[in-house]
Amino acid sequence: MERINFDQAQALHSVAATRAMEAAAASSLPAHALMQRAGAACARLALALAPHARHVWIACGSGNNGGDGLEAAAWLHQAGKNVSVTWPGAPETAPPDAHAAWQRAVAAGVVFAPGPPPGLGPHDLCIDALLGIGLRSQADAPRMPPTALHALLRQLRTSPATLLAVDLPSGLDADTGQYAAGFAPDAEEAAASTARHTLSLLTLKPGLFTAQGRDACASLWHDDLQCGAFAPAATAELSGGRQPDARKARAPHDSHKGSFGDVAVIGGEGLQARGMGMTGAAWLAASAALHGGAGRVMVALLDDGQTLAPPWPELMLRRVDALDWPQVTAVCGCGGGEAVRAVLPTVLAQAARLVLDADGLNAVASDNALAAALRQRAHAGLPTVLTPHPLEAARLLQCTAAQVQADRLAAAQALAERYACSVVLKGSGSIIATPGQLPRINPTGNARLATAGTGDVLAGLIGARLAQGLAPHAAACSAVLAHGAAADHWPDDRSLTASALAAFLQ
Ligand SMILES: NC(=O)C1=CN([C@@H]2O[C@H](COP(=O)(O)OP(=O)(O)OC[C@H]3O[C@@H](n4cnc5c(N)ncnc54)[C@H](OP(=O)(O)O)[C@@H]3O)[C@@H](O)[C@H]2O)[C@@H](O)CC1
Ligand SMILES: [K+]
Repeated sequence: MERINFDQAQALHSVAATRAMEAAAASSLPAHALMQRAGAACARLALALAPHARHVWIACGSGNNGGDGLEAAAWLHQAGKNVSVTWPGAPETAPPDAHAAWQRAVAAGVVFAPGPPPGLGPHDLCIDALLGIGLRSQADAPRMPPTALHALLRQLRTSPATLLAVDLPSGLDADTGQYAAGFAPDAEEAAASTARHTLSLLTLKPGLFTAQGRDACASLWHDDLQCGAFAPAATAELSGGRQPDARKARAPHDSHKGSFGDVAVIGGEGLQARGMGMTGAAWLAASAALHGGAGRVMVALLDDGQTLAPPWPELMLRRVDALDWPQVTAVCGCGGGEAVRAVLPTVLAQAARLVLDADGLNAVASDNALAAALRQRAHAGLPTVLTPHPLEAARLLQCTAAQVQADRLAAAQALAERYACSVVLKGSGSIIATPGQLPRINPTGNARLATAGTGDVLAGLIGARLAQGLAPHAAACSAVLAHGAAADHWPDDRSLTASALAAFLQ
């Protein structure tokens, strides 16, 4: 068993891949062995998390997730704990593994009760074994009436006792990280101060790391039930480890500013165009490129020459028509407003490497010629990274942001395929997708990044990584990881601003 600290690369497996692993492992093990291992792992972690618990209450569903809970009940009872189980299932309809687990629990003398024991306190433990990977999104004909199941879930979530979820927090979709309809915690449940843990069994699932998954699983553990050898190919991977700064790791001593590439930030509509000055976004991207290690950073503002001097002396102002396109990694769109449309045909056709952000993405979404020019870049061998947030992704995919969020991995992969480039779909657990590559989920970052300008900083940092010679997928993964890590290491007593974040990068 390992605790997941979100700092190591991990292979992730979908429900289908997990089922394949389960079938392969089960075929070479004695009957019920996997569930016994699952129950034992759950009991071990329970004892470690709540060594002084007087009561352990286990709410079990009617499928095999509930079977894991029944197995754990038998183990914990044998360990001397005061265990009670709520199991609205029925032996005659339980799946075979769960039926065997029920028999073991009954034989061990576990107490069955319709609800939690009275007086559960913070030292006690609740175990959520209601629903695992067998969750159906549409609760059309649940064996256990949803009202009963929801009532148990509510008692688990609002109890003062530590909460351990078996395999998944019940109601969370293992593939997408979204709660099934009706299962998202309400305000009272979300505000409960219960300590929460999740023990993922056999595999780590993508949904634990993106969308609502991170908040749902809280502290995460993994046990492969000694079945690692049966793991099929990963569905996705979690980024991890401190990625080396491309400049320090790869550069010879005899380097000069040209060795680290030129980044040109193109954006920042001026105040005169529409009364909304957005040059700050371009400066933020430029600052991030500079601090992220680009050799030289130029800024081509879309402000009709109103700005006379850059805010940092290292940055160089350029007109768009004065850029040396074959040398340039363009970061285009940050604060670009409407003005970016006019320059996009040139940028898309000529920039040697490109990060397309914000208004650049919106322009492509609403203009077929620009969309075709974007796709054409792949045919011309020109690398591109798109950095949409969910609403921008929805515009590009002609769907709603809710549909994007409903399956972030699929949406990012669809975008990457459609435009033949790398895509960073921002949000909790940013997804990095590239045609022909395993998609990545980024584990770093936190709510402090939800402030204006941090997206511009990310675009600039990806530009720096591309300019330093990383391939688009690697550049995007490395930059997203570093951007989030900077927020994770942010001093508690300082508010995070985008300009300070840019200066904090490396
Ligand atoms: N077998 C093994 O070797 C191993 C299995 N393992 C464990 O098994 C788990 C998977 O078990 P599983 O496939 O039985 O599914 P599970 O998550 O219990 O859910 C099915 C139950 O939930 C119900 N239900 C579903 N959706 C619903 C909804 N929306 N609203 C209401 N009810 C809903 C559904 O109802 P029904 O469809 O029958 O009406 C059924 O009763 C896995 O996560 C892991 O914990 C591990 O021990 C490793 C070894
Ligand atoms: K569960």
